[in-house]
Amino acid sequence: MLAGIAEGVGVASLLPLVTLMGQTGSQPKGIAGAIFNFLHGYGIEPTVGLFLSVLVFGMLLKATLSLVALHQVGRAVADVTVRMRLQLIDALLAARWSYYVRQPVGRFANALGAEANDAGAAYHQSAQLTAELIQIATYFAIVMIFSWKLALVAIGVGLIMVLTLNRFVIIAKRTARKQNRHIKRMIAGLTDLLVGLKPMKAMGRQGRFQTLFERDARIIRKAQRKQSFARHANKALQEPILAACLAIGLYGALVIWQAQPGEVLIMAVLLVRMVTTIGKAQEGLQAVRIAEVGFVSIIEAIDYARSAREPAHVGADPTFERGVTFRDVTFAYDDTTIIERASFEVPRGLVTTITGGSGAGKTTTVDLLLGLHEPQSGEILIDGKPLSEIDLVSWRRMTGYVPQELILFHDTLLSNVTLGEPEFTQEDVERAIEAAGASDFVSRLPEGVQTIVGERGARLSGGQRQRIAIARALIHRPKILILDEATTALDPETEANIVRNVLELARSTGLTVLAISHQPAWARASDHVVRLEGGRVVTVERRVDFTAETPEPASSASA
Ligand SMILES: Nc1ncnc2c1ncn2[C@@H]1O[C@H](COP(=O)(O)OP(=O)(O)OP(=O)(O)O)[C@@H](O)[C@H]1O
Repeated sequence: MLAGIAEGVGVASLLPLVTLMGQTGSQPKGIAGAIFNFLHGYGIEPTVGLFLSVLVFGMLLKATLSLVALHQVGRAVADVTVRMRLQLIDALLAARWSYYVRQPVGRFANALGAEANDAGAAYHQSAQLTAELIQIATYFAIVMIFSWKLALVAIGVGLIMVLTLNRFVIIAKRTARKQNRHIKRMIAGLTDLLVGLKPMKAMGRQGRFQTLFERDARIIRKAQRKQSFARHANKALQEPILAACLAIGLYGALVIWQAQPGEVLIMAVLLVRMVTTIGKAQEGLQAVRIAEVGFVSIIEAIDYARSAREPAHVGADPTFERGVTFRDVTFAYDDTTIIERASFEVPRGLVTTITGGSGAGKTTTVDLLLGLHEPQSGEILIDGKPLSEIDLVSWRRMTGYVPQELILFHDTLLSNVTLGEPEFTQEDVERAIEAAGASDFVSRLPEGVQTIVGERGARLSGGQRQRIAIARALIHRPKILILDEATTALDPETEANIVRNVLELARSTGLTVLAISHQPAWARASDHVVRLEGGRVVTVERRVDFTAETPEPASSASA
């Protein structure tokens, strides 16, 4: 507003200036006369130099104030962008597991990059637009002082311009939406493809995807061109519209009403300045409409992730003295029942294997145990306490988990085992690698634990990746180790070694092991085998005597 006043006063100083230059000895009338009297009242002589100085100073002050304001906006934009990103990451990491299964992950890459930037741009453009609207209002007030008729004409001309050019604002928004949609699709598709690229390349079938991407790229290019035209047309057509309105106005003032040329000139300058600011606001609105698409999209992503927030379970800290009990647990994905009234135990200090055919519900059982899903009925008890009343994060931190589809990060072996947590010592790392049966192959690597494993661990064999994943699960000395088909990629001898290592660990430390496996090696070595078929527990084989209420100590179990 202050910048608007400064500019308005600067431009308005032209009126007394022109009057002064055309002065022929008689006392000037009107506003110029009032200004002269005002200055004389303070003993200031109105000179050309004074009014030119006011003009230059007004413009300088406007530039300085605008710079300060825009710098402030720039800082706020950086805050908005960072906050959007952090909010998205926070919401994503706190969402329940079923949420990720339904999302193409590439969508988040775009949200975190381009859409967060768009959110900042939308904030910037909105601030700029607000400033321009305030400047228009300030101008309007200043022009009103000169002539309310001129103020109305200016608003009228501004409105004609806004309404004529609004079409280009709408086109810009529509094309921005189209671009956003197709860029999201492209990134999501490419991310998916890169994750599973090996078989596509191996079968020579990546070409089909290339065609799909090219189609998206063509649509994006077309939308981008249309948007560029709309932006430039919005800007370029302002001047002819303004010139036409001005020509009509000047003709009316000079020819029809025979007004003073000096005053008409000043009026014309004020009119042009005000209408130009309205034009700038129109461009600002267009820019807001374009940036708004990414902003709305990231806000929707954050809201959706937040709506899928995992229940916090801020309950009691868990203990693990007796073990886990599944009591009549039923779980369904949508309407399909996957686990049906399953009851079994995972006693502490023993090795339990869940076996069964493909799709029997073994992985789902583990997901339920980890609180990644919640059963529709029945209970999962940890030491007799329902999982729903236990602090979920503390419970998960007591577990070591090796999933069926394991992923290593593109980092060193060491970081993959420690997950970058600095509290683990060299000794911890060596112990975990040894227990996971990985020390032989790690010691043969020229760079040892400092070896970079490649994208998703691609520089290691499947069996080596599994052993590193087991080491990662063991390093924090979990109470229960969950292995979901964790040794399937190993040859029988290496698998037997790992089974032996894990059994020794269980016997010596009281570690509870829950293995999911089709392989006979685990079932043979287990104390307890639960067989699932079609989501139901069909057999339970207890090879040692235990009850959930009165657990066998680990050593006697071994005996
Ligand atoms: N997110 C999901 N949405 C819907 N159905 C699912 C989902 N995840 C798994 N299923 C279904 O649940 C059933 C059990 O899957 P689960 O992964 O638990 O089986 P599994 O016994 O571990 O099989 P496998 O030995 O082949 O790994 C399958 O029929 C599967 O199609």
